[in-house]
Amino acid sequence: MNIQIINKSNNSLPAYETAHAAGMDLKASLEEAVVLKPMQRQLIPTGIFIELPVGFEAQIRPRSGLAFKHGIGIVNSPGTVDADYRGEIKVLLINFSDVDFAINNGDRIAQIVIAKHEKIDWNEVEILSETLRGAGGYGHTGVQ
Ligand SMILES: O=c1ccn([C@H]2C[C@H](O)[C@@H](COP(=O)(O)OP(=O)(O)OP(=O)(O)O)O2)c(=O)[nH]1
Ligand SMILES: [Mg+2]
Repeated sequence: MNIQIINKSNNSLPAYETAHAAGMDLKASLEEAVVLKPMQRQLIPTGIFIELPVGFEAQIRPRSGLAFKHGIGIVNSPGTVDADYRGEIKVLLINFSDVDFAINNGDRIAQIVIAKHEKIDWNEVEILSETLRGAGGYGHTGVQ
């Protein structure tokens, strides 16, 4: 499928890095480098604007390499881009490490996954159907 996109950055469009990747890496669109101090968070612009078809969302997810090697995460992970959003896609990065982390224009800071979602209507009732699990959760089957 095709999705309309505006690119106001001077970076190339997000692209799949391998043949069957789910996500495309998003690049930082910055005039000057940003330095995140330990536990500091900042909205990082990407310079891209998209027009999702109704029934689709875009998820903004962390990159595992940045997380593993540098402790970089996304505060609202996974971020949700709604089909009716027309603003710039931004990434709310946080530095979970104990050293400064620099972000430069063009750095691949996150990945975007386009996904279908359902739109539902609630059917409000008094009782839900019985199951073996019932209300058990939060490790009630054991943790390991
Ligand atoms: O990582 C993100 C998350 C959201 N957005 C944009 C697209 C999304 O459609 C909009 C609103 O996001 P969300 O619904 O998560 O935030 P909210 O706090 O509920 O704001 P709003 O009241 O505007 O919906 O912000 C991003 O660019 N990046
Ligand atoms: Mg919202």
